[in-house]
Amino acid sequence: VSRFEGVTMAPPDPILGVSEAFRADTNDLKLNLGVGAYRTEELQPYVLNVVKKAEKLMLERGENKEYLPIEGLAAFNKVTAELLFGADNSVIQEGRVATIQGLSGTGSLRLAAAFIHRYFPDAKALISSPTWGNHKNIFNDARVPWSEYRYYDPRTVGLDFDGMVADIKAAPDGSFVLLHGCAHNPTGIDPTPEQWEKIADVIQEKNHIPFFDVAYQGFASGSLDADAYSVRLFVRRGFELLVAQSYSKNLGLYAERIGAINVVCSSSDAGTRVKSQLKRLARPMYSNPPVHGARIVANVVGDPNLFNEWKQEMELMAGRIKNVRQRLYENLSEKDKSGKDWSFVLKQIGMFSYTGLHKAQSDHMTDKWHIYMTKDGRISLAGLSLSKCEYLADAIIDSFH
Ligand SMILES: Cc1ncc(COP(=O)(O)O)c(CNOCC(=O)O)c1O
Repeated sequence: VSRFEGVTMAPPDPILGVSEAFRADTNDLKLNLGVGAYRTEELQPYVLNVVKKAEKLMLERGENKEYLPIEGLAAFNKVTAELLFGADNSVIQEGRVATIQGLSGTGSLRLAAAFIHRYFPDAKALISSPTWGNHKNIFNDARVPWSEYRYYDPRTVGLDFDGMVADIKAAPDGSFVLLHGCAHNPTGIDPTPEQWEKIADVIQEKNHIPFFDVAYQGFASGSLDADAYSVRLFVRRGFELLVAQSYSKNLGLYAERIGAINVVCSSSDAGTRVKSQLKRLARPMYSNPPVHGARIVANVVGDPNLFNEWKQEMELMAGRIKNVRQRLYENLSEKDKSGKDWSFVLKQIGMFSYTGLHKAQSDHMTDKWHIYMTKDGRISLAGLSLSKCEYLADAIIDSFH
């Protein structure tokens, strides 16, 4: 008897499934606002110039393909922690950060979740409502129980700060609070500096452990330092914490699967022990990480000229998305006679806008206008060009009728 006969069909991924449907659409008006991947004004994928230059250097150098150590490329681990915390940060100087190169943001989050399950079996994870769709899958598969904290307020299309704080306060002491470092996905709504201070207060009061997910450093505002504000605030306040990093967006290395998990510990000795246990978890999971993306990051950040050019390209990408936000806001405000306040399109940060559209409306946008977006009403502005803003505005307004 066939053993696999009984295997049922898995549902399409809420985010990546949208791109599959987009590819199947033959209408040339079609617009993919689903996946969070940067596109140029011509709606083409973008390989950064600094990546091409770094790869040319690497090819000329003729490097080998030997296995990396379990923890990854040392040069990468050094620069990734320095980028995140700042090279002059005391946690770096005192050697208190355990950094492991991960399989991009997802793999880094998964390794951290495995660590939490192994060493804090009774702890819960607290995730924002809504959050990036894969967070729940990652904690479920790592067998880390989770619950949600309120985050998005549909009435104000803003942050439900009081609800967030109340839910974090109500959770069992010592929970792991998953926080988006910048450019919250899918809402595009970030706490203000004052609100981050209060969030730190309640986390401190409850002995919770901050767990940052930083997938957009430098890509959200265009500044690496500005986008690391929340992480550096918590470090300054003396927290032990975890931070998952990704270079998918800010360096456009999506398919290279390059990221890291960083654990800030209270002593360098603890850091050494934590790093050894992360390695022990990584070994049976994937043994050791891919070298190419790690070398690109190390080469770009390690060379002052390339590093500066990278910062300029990040500002360009962030700038294009800001221009698209502005144009979409103008088109919506001009065309919509309902008096609806569209200013949330301008207030949100990063590559997404959380429109508040219901599933029926997003289905209508797809069926009638061939516009593809996730069912939660999130649109990726990175997939939108200035020339297509009017078309999108017409479709959004039409979806309310
Ligand atoms: C918050 C967050 N964490 C982590 C990640 C992990 O990305 P990666 O594994 O590519 O580093 C992502 C990437 N999102 O994917 C695009 C989308 O939402 O459409 C992310 O948004």
